[in-house]
Amino acid sequence: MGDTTFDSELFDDSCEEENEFDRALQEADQVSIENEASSWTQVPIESIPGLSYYPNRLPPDLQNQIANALPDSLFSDMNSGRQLHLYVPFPEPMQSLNKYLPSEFLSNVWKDQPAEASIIQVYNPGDGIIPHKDLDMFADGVAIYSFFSDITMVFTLPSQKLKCDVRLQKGSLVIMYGPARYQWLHEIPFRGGDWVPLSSRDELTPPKQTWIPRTQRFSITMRRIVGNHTFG
Ligand SMILES: O=C(O)CCC(=O)C(=O)O
Ligand SMILES: [Fe+2]
Repeated sequence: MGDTTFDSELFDDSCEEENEFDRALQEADQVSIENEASSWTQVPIESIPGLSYYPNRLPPDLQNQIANALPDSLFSDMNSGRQLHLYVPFPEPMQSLNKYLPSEFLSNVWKDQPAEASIIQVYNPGDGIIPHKDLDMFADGVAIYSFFSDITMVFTLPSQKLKCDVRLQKGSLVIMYGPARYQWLHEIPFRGGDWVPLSSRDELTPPKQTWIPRTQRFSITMRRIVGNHTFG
């Protein structure tokens, strides 16, 4: 028996171990989701001031045009957590994203100014973003468009143990300003899929959930920069 066999056996073993490790992680994750869920109160999106969700906001043609204008390397499966930061002027198909922001948000929060900074983030299954508030260098009002795949974003208010799962469908827009932007945290759990409630006709029984595996998703976050922010 030569070294090569030994090496390949080792390699096979480590793959199996990795799969087992992944399964164990997923199971641990389910358990922790269930335990966590029991001690937090799930609230509806309408109860979070400054949080709005708009499904089917972007026409499919525009979604495709934007995806096609981005570098292919961004979407490689081999690289998780890829990001691209862009500042004005944005490339052509992205400029129209301003037009799809609700007019009341543009006038009340951004005072009729367009987005200045955007970040494109790619999430392969298993990727996420830790609970956070956006940096103070960004002004009030954050708009996030979703592309390719649906994903669940979780908003939490830890001091009151409140949480709200918001299913971000592809083509949707979610907006946060005021309390939703400055007091609540938002995150995308690092998972290969999400538990999604099936709509229940009966208001009294809690909705059943189904596990929906994720596929590759990307988001475009549009923000403004605070007036007196200095770089460096
Ligand atoms: O990708 C997303 O949907 C969220 C991104 C985000 O929260 C951020 O960049 O601060
Ligand atoms: Fe964020």
